[in-house]
Amino acid sequence: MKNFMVAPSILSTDFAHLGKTLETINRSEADWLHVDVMDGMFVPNISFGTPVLEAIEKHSKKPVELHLMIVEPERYLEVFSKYGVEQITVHAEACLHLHSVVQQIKSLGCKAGVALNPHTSLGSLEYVIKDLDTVCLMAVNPGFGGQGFIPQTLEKTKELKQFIQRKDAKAFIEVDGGVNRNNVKKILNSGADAVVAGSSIFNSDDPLRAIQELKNP
Ligand SMILES: O=C(CO)[C@@H](O)[C@H](O)COP(=O)(O)O
Ligand SMILES: [Fe+2]
Repeated sequence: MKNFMVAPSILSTDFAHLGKTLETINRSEADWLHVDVMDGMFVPNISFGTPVLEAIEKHSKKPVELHLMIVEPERYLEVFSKYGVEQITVHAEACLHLHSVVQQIKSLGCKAGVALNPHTSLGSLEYVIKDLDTVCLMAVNPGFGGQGFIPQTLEKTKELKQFIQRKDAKAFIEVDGGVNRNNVKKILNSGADAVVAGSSIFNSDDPLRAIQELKNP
């Protein structure tokens, strides 16, 4: 099995015990910590903002990737970049000026990711792909943890892999949503370099083991 990254999403954790969750992730084989910020506008759900990011910065030893599910993310890039985040991922659908937003993220010293909703075609990446560190393919409609994996994501992942090669670009392919120990191999075999998983980790009895199982499918 090729080398790939696992990023636990804390959205499904019990926030009364966030410290314990972060300790578990610190001890685990996870490569990244995936943090979902939602505004109740781009997606129907509201998650959390800077107070939680501050706690994460203090207690996480893993690199943090921020997945911004917010409209006009450029309003918050500077403030969020101050919390020691390694990568900021914005939604193509949420940006009027995607190229400019990607440049802003990079100018703040962060890696740049772009996420695509399940229905969004790869064409929207045509002229930014070479500037991206990551393309995040949503395998669920964004807004909630615990949804089922949309199977068309596998075909989309293969197409994205070819698209990246054709463009001579370097972006990582990340698949976010509905990932579990039963489908992770298929996802990786279709070309993904990283998976994000929330409920399959934090709704299990043993999150540490669940991460290990994802990492060693
Ligand atoms: O961005 C999102 C959802 O909008 C994801 O990162 C979820 O948090 C993943 O959770 P599961 O689908 O694995 O439960
Ligand atoms: Fe996410």
